[in-house]
Amino acid sequence: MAYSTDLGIRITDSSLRDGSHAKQHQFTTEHVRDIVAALDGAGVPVIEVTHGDGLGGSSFNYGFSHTPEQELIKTAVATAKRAKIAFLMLPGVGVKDDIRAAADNGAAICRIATHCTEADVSVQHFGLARELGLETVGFLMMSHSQPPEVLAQQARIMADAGCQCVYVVDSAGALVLEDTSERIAALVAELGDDAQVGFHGHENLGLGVANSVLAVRAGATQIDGSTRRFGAGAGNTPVEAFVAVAEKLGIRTGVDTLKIIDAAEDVVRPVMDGECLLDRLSLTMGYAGVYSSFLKHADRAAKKYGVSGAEILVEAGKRKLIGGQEDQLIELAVGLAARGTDTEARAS
Ligand SMILES: C[C@H](O)CC(=O)C(=O)O
Ligand SMILES: [Mn+2]
Repeated sequence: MAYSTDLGIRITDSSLRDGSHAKQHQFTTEHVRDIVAALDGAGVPVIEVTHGDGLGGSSFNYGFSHTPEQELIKTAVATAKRAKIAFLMLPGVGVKDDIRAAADNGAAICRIATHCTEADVSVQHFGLARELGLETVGFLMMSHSQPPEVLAQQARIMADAGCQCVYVVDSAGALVLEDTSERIAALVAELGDDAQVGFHGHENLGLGVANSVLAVRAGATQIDGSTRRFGAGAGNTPVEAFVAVAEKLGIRTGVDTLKIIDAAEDVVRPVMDGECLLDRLSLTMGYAGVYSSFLKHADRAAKKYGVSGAEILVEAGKRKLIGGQEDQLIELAVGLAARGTDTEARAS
């Protein structure tokens, strides 16, 4: 597709969903009210609100929420004057009744996420969402792990099931420039007019904005980010930086650049426990191709068992762990601790 400098794209802000990982799922209704009001005021058209691991994510495996996510969704819907409220669900983590409840609570966009080779588990959920009159988005998570043609086949399954926009999701922040555009172009070629294509980036190699621009140039019309990078790993594509770059490139987003810069500093940053950093652990995730939401789990396991978090992540990358396998990070930590003990015993 030829690149035009007058492309209009739609931004979805994931601070109140992907940011839930960084906040260890402790969002309150006050946080949601403040952030939704600021993003909505800046013209962000879609705001995603859910537990970091989607509807039903509040659990021992993923971490318990401070406030039930349906309450957070209700608050977001009541606060937004223009923005649509979206929610995420991973089949098996959430169930169909969770989708019905979110629709009853006024959410407008249903985003269904699967591992990027497992799109078939989303079919019934897209069917239900369309029956309920929801707009639909599909997430192919860990998209770095498969070549463009495999992703295109998986996107076709989602589109045929009723998904209106399929996202290449760089869960590990591991895609490097053309890796992104080649994947987006393959989906655009496969889906044609049947569905739009989107891109969800993470900052683990510092490429969220650059990859998102290349995604737009390859034909993506929906772009995710999080204001102040508030998300898993080193965080998501920073919305305020993407909006500023897009404005300079003539890509229309409808978001007010100066207002979103203020929202990042004055409203979102105070809610964050700390900045989402490109540090040893998050950079290792991008380098080793590890799911960004493993960051806090790996860090906790490393501290508990006195081993290196980076080593856990490198091993997780070798094992090609996917979302839902958080418990294996503990097993890896225990293994590394035992190896350390063996080494010390042999040395003494
Ligand atoms: C459930 C994950 O956090 C979804 C996501 O944002 C990603 O894979 O990236
Ligand atoms: Mn993400």
